[in-house]
Order: sequence, then C-alpha cells, then structure tokens
Amino acid sequence: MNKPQQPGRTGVAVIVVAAGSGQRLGHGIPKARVLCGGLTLLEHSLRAVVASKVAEHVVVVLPAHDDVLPDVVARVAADGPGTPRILTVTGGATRTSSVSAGLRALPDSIGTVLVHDAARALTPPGVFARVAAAVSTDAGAVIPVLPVADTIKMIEGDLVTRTPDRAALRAVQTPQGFDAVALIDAHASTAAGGPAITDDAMLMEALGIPVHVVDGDPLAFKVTTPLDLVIAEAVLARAGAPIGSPATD
Ligand SMILES: Nc1ccn([C@@H]2O[C@H](COP(=O)(O)OP(=O)(O)OP(=O)(O)O)[C@@H](O)[C@H]2O)c(=O)n1
Ligand SMILES: C[C@](O)(CO)[C@H](O)COP(=O)(O)O
Repeated sequence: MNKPQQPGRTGVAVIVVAAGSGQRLGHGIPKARVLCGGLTLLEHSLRAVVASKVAEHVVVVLPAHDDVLPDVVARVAADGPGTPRILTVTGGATRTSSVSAGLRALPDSIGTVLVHDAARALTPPGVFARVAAAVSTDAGAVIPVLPVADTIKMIEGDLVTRTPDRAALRAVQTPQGFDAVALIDAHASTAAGGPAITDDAMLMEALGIPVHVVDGDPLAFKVTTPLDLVIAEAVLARAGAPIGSPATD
C-alpha cells in the first residue's frame, strides 16, 4: 500500500508509552521511573525523541497518579528552542490501550505518528529518523527490526513442533511508524485487544495493511528484566553520556 494521502495532515508526532508497571523488572515502581546512569528511563527516551528532531508534537502516556514522571516530562519540555510540544495523558491497563490514549490526544494536523516504548531507553535518534523517513516516502506502516541470533523453536507443552527458518525471522523494536489515520482506524477496529496484541504493527497486519521493515539498532533493546538494566547501565558508563547527546554522536 502506498501511504494514504490525508489532506491537511502533514505533521509528525511521537507517542511515548510509559504507563507500564515494570513487573518483570521488579523494582516496585513504574519502570519509566527507574534510574539508569542517573536519569530515569523515561528521560533517556524523551531526550532521544527530542534529539531526533523528527516530531513537532510528542505525547507521553503516563501511569495514573504518578508523582514523579510529570516533572520529568516538564523538565525535558522546558529545554528551550527546538523542543517539540510535549503533553501527557494517562495510560490504560494494556500497552494497546495506552497507545489508544496517546492517539486520542493527537491534533488533527498529524499525518504520521511514531509509537515508542519508554522502556527502549537507549534508542539512538537515528532510528526515529529512519522510521519517519520510510513512512513519509511510501509506507503506511514501518517497523525497525533486527536479525534473530538464536534458533527459535515452536513448542506445544514440552515438545518441539517446528523450527522456523531463522533467515525469515526478525526481532521487532520501536519506534514503529504509521500513517496516523490508518493507525487510529486500526485501534478503533480492535475491540479491547488483550494481551495477545503486543505491538501496533499487529493491528495493521490484521487489517491487511502491508508493514515495511527498516534496520533497527541493538541499542534499541527493551529494558525488560534486571539483566537488561545492568546492560543499559554498562552501555551508558562506556559511552560516558546519554545516547544521542552531542558527546555520543
Ligand atoms: N499498560 C501499559 C503497559 C505497557 N506500557 C508501556 O509499553 C512499553 C513496553 O512494555 P513493557 O516493556 O512490557 O513494560 P511493562 O508493561 O511496564 O513491563 P512488565 O510487562 O514487565 O510489567 C513500556 O514502555 C511500557 O511503559 C504502557 O504504556 N501501558
Ligand atoms: C512493542 C514491542 O516493544 C515490540 O518488540 C513489544 O512487542 C512490547 O511487548 P511487551 O510484552 O509489552 O514488552
């Protein structure tokens, strides 16, 4: 599918979903608040969005009644000239419902939307630029992917049923980029969703909309488990500065 043309919708927005609880990380606070190299995961993610310069509008989806994250957003938003307009909304019980909340906050001028996990805190700004450029050329849906290093098995119980051809598999990251109207329609047509919906591209696939891939980046890994946080701390310590700051360009 070529990118649908929506007259008047020329703007680019990024939705950063940060409303998850971080059960697998196990810190007892929302994962977006967890510190990594002295900054919250949310601040790393937001600074990468700002550094990428792809968006004029950013929506950050936060947990309800959080008393820390709104201040983090306000600090980044106050950074001065070149900072996009950043607003916050409250998320839902699932990632999909949190994205839906972000979509409802978009102005009608937005034609392209990138959806990003705050948990992918070290994503280089270039990944945002790559995804946004691909959406703007010819695609209604674009996702960043990496080759799979492990052999993947399908199982039933404790039995292997199949070994898919690894060459045809990709690990999927965010930001995922979409024609804004197509994604809004996809969310509207997905009743409740549920935990089986793990990314936004799945909603587009369900409607038969082709999803294109571009190169992801190993640094865009998701901080999900305690080991991921150790790795993220080590990456930052080695870089000596937040990813995407002038010192790491
Ligand atoms: N109800 C939810 C669930 C997830 N997310 C966001 O979606 C991204 C990817 O989710 P994940 O890494 O699974 O985060 P959590 O749901 O917080 O993790 P866990 O499943 O371990 O609780 C995160 O940035 C998370 O904040 C969200 O905004 N709203
Ligand atoms: C959107 C995602 O990050 C792509 O890899 C992933 O599917 C989120 O899954 P999670 O189970 O909510 O972490």
